[in-house]
Amino acid sequence: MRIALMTLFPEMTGLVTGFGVTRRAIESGRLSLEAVNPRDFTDDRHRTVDDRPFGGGPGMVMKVEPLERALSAARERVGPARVIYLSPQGRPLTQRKAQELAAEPALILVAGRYEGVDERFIEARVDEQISIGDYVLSGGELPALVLVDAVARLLPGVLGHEDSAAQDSFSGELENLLDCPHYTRPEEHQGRVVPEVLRSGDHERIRRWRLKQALGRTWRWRPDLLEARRVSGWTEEEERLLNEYIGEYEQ
Ligand SMILES: CN(C)c1ccccc1CNc1ccc(C(N)=O)cn1
Repeated sequence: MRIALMTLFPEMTGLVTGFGVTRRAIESGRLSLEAVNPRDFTDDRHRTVDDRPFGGGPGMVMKVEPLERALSAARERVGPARVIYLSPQGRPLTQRKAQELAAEPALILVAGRYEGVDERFIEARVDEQISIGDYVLSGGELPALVLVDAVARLLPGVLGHEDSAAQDSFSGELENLLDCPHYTRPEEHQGRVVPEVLRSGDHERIRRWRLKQALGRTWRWRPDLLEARRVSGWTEEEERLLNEYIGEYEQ
């Protein structure tokens, strides 16, 4: 997948290109991420990208012309692509949306600064607005990098555990369940031991235990997700395991 990030702070892409899974996705060629800076597409001596808002009010607005030229350059780099504006007015980023975006050949992400961008750029060029949560940040770059991370790890071959059971885990990819607990060595730490079931080698028993834990934790912390799960497809086994969990929890 090819991603272009339109940003006044191109160095911020280093947070993704420089570390971990996203760095490996780029080095393996599964992902490319390049910054396009609207300031490089200004035509005045001061390289002006913002101006005062019509109608008055505090702050500045990003000018439409540099954005249009930067978008053309971005399209030259990544080809035809969905244009996504990261903004508090956007639809929430969810795992399902990340899955949908991971199927795209290319994305162009627009990171706003100041009070945002001239509305005419949004009307004419933005395909969809996405928000990473109901809070206001000083720029759209961190939301854009969050989206890149969420999408990158879904690209084929990026996460090395294709073959392992972990891949078909119901909750690992938050198929509307929270994750189960995870443990590794040592078996005992300050008097706390790893649940015996996980050391039993009985994979069917382990699968059931992990599903029960995911259901129970979702019931406790995110009952709203549980409703979504019930609507989208709930097995008799899940019903039974959750009731078991609740029974033990309320003792
Ligand atoms: C400067 N602001 C307020 C602004 C205004 C309009 C668009 C973009 C920005 C950039 N800031 C953002 C961007 C996204 C999110 C989010 N929740 O995804 C939060 N803040």
